[in-house]
Amino acid sequence: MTVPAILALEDGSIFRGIAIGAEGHSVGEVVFNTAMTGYQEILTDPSYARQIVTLTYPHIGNTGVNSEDEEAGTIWSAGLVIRDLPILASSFRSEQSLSDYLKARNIIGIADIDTRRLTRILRDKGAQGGCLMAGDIDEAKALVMAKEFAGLKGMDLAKEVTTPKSYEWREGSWALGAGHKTFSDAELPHHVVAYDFGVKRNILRMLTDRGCRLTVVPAKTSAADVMAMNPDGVFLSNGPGDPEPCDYAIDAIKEILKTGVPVFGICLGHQLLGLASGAKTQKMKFGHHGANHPVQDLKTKVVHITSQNHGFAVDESSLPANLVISHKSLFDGSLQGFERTDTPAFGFQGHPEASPGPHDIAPLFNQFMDMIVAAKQAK
Ligand SMILES: NC(=O)CC[C@H](N)C(=O)O
Repeated sequence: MTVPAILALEDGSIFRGIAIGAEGHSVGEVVFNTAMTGYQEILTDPSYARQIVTLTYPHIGNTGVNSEDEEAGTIWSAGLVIRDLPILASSFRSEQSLSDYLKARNIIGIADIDTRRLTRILRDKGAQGGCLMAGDIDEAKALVMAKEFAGLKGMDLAKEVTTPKSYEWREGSWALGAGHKTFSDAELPHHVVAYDFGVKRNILRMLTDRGCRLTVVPAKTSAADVMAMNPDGVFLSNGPGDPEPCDYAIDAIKEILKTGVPVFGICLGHQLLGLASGAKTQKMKFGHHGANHPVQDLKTKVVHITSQNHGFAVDESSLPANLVISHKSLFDGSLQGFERTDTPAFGFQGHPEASPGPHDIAPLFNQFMDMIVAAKQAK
């Protein structure tokens, strides 16, 4: 028996479909993601907190879900919107169907709606407040809740998704037949402190693969506490919400930059590095969410196909003299990366760890390692 579900938008639209997850309701900013694969990594990416994700690829759930592909310990997305859920999930790695996974995690999902029409609304009008409702449906109430959603501007969510306490990380990338490799400290020559603003596990794994012994710290850890750990480098993670209200992080990053220790920021971390350097950030119309975004390295002119997930961006017109642009989006010309000229620090707006997505821009992690090695040699 199918259970009815709806998605109501702040513009008054109502999409009627069937529930594929839990019953109840959920409110958030509705965004669209154009990745063809990686729905499980997308659902568990903490950067999607308070966002209802619409996947434009029409068949979602084909390969089921498994415990190795989660980017965090829980589903952070506020809900899932898809065109069609296949009757059968088929993969040698599948442990559960997508539908059972959503139900078990109490996440609402809707299928059988026209995701092309929905995406055109989001593209034309911008990301919308939305309400997903499944089971007992009250359309008028759903519309009111969609309209009442305050939006992500001004919302500090990093402090809500961050780890409550510090932990050590030694796990590397996954390989067929071997799973995730665990490294010994002897194999990891560099100590990097990683700020968790909503970190994806694959970022930590790619740092570990390159020789980093990681201490992951809560978002509100002070610069003094981080520097007391004597790090060889400091990493600033991705994360949800607006970077601007995260004053505790911006203040800490300012202090860390003064020490000259190498700093690398991804997505929210990149935006926070920009703010700490004196730049400004702004909300985008519908953001970048997908796994096929062309980004150009301005130095080499090479175009990389990248994974993206952001709704805010560093405002190019606000860059101080000590920030130079390193990368730009070829979709809309927006700023995708910068480097500090006065201290070894750089940021990238997209997701070089992919997961899901292409690996073109993974060498950015090597750039961070080169900075760390150079800084150690200079000591
Ligand atoms: N993936 C991220 O880190 C997202 C950063 C920020 N929350 C944004 O939407 O722009």
